[in-house]
Amino acid sequence: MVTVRTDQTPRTDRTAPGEETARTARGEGTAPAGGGAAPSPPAGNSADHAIVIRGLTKRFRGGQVAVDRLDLAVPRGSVFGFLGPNGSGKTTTIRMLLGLVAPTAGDWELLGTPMPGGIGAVLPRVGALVEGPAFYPYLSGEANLRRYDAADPAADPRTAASRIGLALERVGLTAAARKRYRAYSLGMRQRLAIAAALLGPRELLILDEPTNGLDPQGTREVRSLVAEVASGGTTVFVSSHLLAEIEQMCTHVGVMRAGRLVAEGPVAELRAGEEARVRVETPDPAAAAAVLAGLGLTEVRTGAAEAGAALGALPPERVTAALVAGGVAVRGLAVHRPSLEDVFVGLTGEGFDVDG
Ligand SMILES: Nc1ncnc2c1ncn2[C@@H]1O[C@H](COP(=O)(O)OP(=O)(O)OP(=O)(O)O)[C@@H](O)[C@H]1O
Repeated sequence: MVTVRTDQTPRTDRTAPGEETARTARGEGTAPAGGGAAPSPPAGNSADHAIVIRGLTKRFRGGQVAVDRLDLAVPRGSVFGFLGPNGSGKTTTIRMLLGLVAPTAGDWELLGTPMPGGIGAVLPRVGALVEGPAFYPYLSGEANLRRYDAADPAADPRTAASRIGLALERVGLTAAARKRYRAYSLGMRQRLAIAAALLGPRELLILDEPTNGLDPQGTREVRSLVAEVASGGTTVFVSSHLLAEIEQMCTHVGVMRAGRLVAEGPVAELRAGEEARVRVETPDPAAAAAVLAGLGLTEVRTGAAEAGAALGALPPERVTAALVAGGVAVRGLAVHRPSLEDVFVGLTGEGFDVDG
């Protein structure tokens, strides 16, 4: 279910997940731009969702509204990309979820437990990376984890050594375990922070901008780590202001803008909504367009020296063969598959990575 939100009005109606109507910018359920009846947000339920947020709001002293009536449901087992430009309210939301900052209004559940009352019981099952834990520069990565684990009242000291060893192995730091933290690269530091979040078996992992400051190799490593953690059944909630960096690892995404959720849905559905297009460079656009239409392709368009169409499920090689068979001179043929960023621009009518 893809939801696009365009209103700025409070919502009180809520629908169970099974009752929701798919709403996209192109679909029949689209909320009119400029405000009007908006789609109701997913309420979510504890059994199916690792995180359920209702009306969460944070107004800082001085009047700044960082998060504005946020409704969100994160399915269990998903890798949920919590996306939005700098300053759109992601970190504030995560800090509220973890009880690090008190909301002005709203309520939320983690792993089926109402917060903040249940925070003591739930936090041991939740691993979190928020603004990186403070590690001692003169201690090794391993020694830092020992200190970190010892400070956790829920952690069993008898199993500390094996849990630390496992966490270091999971993030690929076994070989560098005895190296001092200050000699770690940024990527290694980020991995150690994730290891700290993985010191116990976690049902939910919350990562705030885990790829921040990482080079492409470090980003790839975080991505594979997230995939590995998720493959064990852990729900991962990961924030980023760079859609392109995390879209490959997410099963679901939600996009924040200025404290509001503007679009959300399963990645597969979002992608399914935007079709790949085939573009033929040719001196005879009309003939090429006729061949494309003859193949049953839709949205056929012509330009000065090109013709294009929505590709649908047709393999591109069928297009090539039909053009050749039709005697069309082809100078070039390209298939454009939209990125998730293209999809969001299509859904929200706005660019993605803008200042909040
Ligand atoms: N303690 C605070 N006091 C006042 N305003 C704050 C405070 N913390 C955050 N804000 C403001 O709230 C808004 C949302 O900030 P937040 O850090 O949640 O955004 P973000 O989406 O996580 O951004 P980034 O990607 O840069 O981390 C911003 O305008 C920010 O300046």
